[in-house]
Amino acid sequence: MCASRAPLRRRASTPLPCAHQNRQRGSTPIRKLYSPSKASVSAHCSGSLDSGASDGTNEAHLRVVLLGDPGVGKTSLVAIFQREQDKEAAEQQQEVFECTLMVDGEETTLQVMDTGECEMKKAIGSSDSPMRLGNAYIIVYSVTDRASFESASELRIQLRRTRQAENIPIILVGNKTDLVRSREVSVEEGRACAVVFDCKFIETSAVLQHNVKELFEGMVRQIRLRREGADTSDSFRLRSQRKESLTKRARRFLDRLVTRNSKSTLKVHSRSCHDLSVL
Ligand SMILES: Nc1nc2c(ncn2[C@@H]2O[C@H](COP(=O)(O)OP(=O)(O)OP(=O)(O)O)[C@@H](O)[C@H]2O)c(=O)[nH]1
Repeated sequence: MCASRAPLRRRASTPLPCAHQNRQRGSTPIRKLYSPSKASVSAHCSGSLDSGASDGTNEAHLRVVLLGDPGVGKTSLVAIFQREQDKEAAEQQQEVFECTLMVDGEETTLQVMDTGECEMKKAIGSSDSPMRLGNAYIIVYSVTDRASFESASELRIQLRRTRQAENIPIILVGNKTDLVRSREVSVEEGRACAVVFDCKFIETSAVLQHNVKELFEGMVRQIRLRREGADTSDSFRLRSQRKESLTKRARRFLDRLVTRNSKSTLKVHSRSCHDLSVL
């Protein structure tokens, strides 16, 4: 059952006009960005949004940010999920919505942010950049659009750079799997990319509502696994130590994608990147 309490800002798939974005510059970043005129919403959100914690482990509300090229289906994925949770919120197509999920017998409240083009253009260094707002990330590409797959890889690299010291849950999502004949990115490539970029992976179809529930439930599990300290083990230390080399490997992977020499990328062994219930 969803705990969506109030609309923060209305949004269709059309990005917000940049004029709106400009109005936000220099203001209190997050609250202004998402709820410029709703005091009640600000009051409700202030506890979570203004919290200094960035690893998502101690907050009542966890910010999950959706990133990806325009048109890959971010809004559609959120809308499906919203519809299951809260019809009213779905109809309003809020850009940020809050819901409480019951996963494995425990409730977790997520604040899901769907970023548009204007938000994505914000300087990575600025405090209201989507790269800095999330406690967890869903990076979406369309399996019918190779360029969006390459963008997703770039976004993963940018996230690594921006949030280096943090162990943030990230799920790479290949959407639009229903468009079988138009597929440009294979499931193996998506999986290999997730292994190289050290994140989880799932393919979805917003149209068929395939794997959307699994995606959001998986995100809750990924957050919990970190919260429970499961990743303070040797595995995370080792992963952190090889961060530098991973970035280099990621860059090489991306270069191979650009040159379309994708066969070599598939040699990467698929670990458990498709299992969203383990680290
Ligand atoms: N066939 C198919 N179409 C989809 C799917 N997901 C989204 N679409 C369509 O793709 C188009 C773009 O979807 P959006 O959800 O607006 O994409 P977005 O990533 O939010 O785009 P921006 O708002 O521009 O950032 C719409 O026409 C959707 O109906 C899917 O799984 N399958």
